Amino acid sequence: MTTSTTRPKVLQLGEVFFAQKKWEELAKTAEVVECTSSNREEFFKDLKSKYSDITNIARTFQSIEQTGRFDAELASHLPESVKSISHCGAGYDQIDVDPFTEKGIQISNVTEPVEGPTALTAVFLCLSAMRNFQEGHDNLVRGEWPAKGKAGGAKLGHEPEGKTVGILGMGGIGRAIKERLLGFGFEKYIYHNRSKLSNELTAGSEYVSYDELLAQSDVLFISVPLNKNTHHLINADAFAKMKEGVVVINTARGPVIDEKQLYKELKSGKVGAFGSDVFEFEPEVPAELAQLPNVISLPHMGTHSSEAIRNLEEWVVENILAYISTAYVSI
Ligand SMILES: O=CC(=O)O
Repeated sequence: MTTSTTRPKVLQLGEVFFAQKKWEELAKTAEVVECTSSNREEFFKDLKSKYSDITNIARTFQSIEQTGRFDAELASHLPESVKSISHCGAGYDQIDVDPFTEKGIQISNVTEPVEGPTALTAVFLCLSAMRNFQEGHDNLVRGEWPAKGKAGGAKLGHEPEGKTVGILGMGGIGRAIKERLLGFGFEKYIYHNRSKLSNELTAGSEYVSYDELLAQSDVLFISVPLNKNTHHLINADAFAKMKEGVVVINTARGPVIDEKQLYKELKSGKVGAFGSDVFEFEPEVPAELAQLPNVISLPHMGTHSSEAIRNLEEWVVENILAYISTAYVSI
């Protein structure tokens, strides 16, 4: 990395809700410029004029509405001065990393602050899906209790007793899910990952092959990043290998599951219940899927809490400060 003596200029892409203090701290060492471009075309134009000397970019998940995806086309419009991009989220699915790293631009994401809140969401979805709480709630709201009988007519649920939890993707979020489930009384925890992790990281859970994970899980948590290898990873072939009545929970990304196929599996009962925070074409969610009684769905709320957003936003600034402190000799 080459060092520089010029004052860094950080482009703030997307709204900051809670981390104003942290941004003020950054403003002591860098010039901060708020991005006002309202669409991709304007953004590309502004990169040649207003933002032609920016050195770092901080972007939020929502800012995709202003700029579109961070892809090769966008990379080709960035001024040579850009050295790092800090993304306010865990998933890299809005960013094609290679075109940026090929230009020597460092990309960073948010890891730890996302893990607990996302895992909490997964646990909520799991408990609700196993016990049909959503169906009971909906029937109550529709005034069908007691007319439809006990529990408003909701189907009998299942307890963790004797059940195997399977975690596909044992990164920070996968591990946080396992840790938060430990007190609920499941029988066994298994996981599949690109490689087996140390026991220190995964204590209490057993590494199994992908096929074994599908075959043995009573509740399957999807916790892999979306990329070309994981797009539609959970397809007809994968469902065929699962247990009858498996509960599937997705807090990763919608397109990891073939949603059309999932609908068929839910209708047939092969998938007993589905809990999801993410959808293949979100924010479009097929009504026929969301309205199934054995589906509990959320509109991508994994980190939708003030504490989580504050921690994510602060982490983004930390990433910029870390870059600046190593790349600049005097600021
Ligand atoms: O979905 C949320 C994230 O990627 O952080």
